[in-house]
Amino acid sequence: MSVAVNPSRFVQIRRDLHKIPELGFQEFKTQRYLLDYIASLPQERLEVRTWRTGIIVNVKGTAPKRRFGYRADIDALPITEDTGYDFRSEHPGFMHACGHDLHMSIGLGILTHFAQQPIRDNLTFIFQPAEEGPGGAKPMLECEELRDWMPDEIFALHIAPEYPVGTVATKPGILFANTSELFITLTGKGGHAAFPHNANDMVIAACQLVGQLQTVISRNVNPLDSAVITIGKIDGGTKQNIIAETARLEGTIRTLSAETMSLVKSRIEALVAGMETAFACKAEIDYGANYRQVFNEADVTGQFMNWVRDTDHSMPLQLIECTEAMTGEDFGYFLEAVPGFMFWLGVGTPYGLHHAKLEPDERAIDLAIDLMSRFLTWKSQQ
Ligand SMILES: CC(=O)N[C@@H](CCC[C@H](N)C(=O)O)C(=O)O
Repeated sequence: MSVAVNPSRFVQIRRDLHKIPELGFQEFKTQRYLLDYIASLPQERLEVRTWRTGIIVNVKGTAPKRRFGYRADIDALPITEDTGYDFRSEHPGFMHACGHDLHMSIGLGILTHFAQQPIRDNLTFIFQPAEEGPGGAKPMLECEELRDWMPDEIFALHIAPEYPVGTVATKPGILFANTSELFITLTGKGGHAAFPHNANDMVIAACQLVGQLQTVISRNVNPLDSAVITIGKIDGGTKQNIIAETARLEGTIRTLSAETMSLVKSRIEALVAGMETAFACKAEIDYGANYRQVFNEADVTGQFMNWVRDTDHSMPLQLIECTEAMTGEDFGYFLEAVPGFMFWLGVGTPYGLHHAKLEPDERAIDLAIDLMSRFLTWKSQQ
């Protein structure tokens, strides 16, 4: 339950955006809201472009030598919200359950700061669609609209429910995993529940396959390495007394290297081929969207971590050098193209990312706006 009586401007913006969650590349209302807000800012130093449902804003520096980038993702998830908010989702079945509502309001807050306060270097603000899938970062990096505003360094944050407000957690090197979506469709033969010997039951095949897939992690991946296979959704069958002709598993693979990703995929393919033989069924694998790992460039990240540690901040900050996580983020594509970093921003709350009860502590919003506005100002003075 939110306790703020008079929410700050950007907390209110977060709440407005929270009400209108939209899936990747369908963020039409979100884009409209962001564009209307950006149009309300002083326009002297701003230039705005759109790309699909994304937005790119150029802030012209006073004597630019470099260009810094700041990226916020804007899409939501197919989750039915179960918070106590009075500003809960107005789109049934959809929710900002990964913090992108905060990411956007923080991005707008930093942009507002630099629309009002001149900065020497140029800035590019990227409001990127489809982070949760199918991935907006890669096509956006290749788009014409970004070409002449491509930053020399780029930064982003992600909310972290497990850390209290005031925490900044990051590390040089790998921060988030390589990801691949995973869709497996099994086709057998439907029939009457009472005559299983005349049918070929894909519910049984799917259940066995889910168990077998976990042996890839426990038996094929080196125990000193890390990998995840999560099957988040199973569909199969039509009715309780009809044997299922088809079943579909939907999941995701996470690894800390491209080599382990190849190993995991080849083992999945072997198990699925074995399943075809064992159950005399047909199986199709589709890997969907793949994301590059989020790899923080050592020098730029070290500079940020030192700055956070050595600077007097208006609110006490705790810097944590964290370990990598098996989350994925297509911001990894930006970090492959230009040096920069992502960091975790503490929003201390008991429910985690992708949970229907996620209620981030909104005090993190103004804190992050202040933090990144000061960091970008400092960077531009170096
Ligand atoms: C930060 C976060 O939660 N990101 C998502 C990215 C999803 C990538 C892709 N759709 C997949 O499921 O593999 C995550 O689930 O980590």
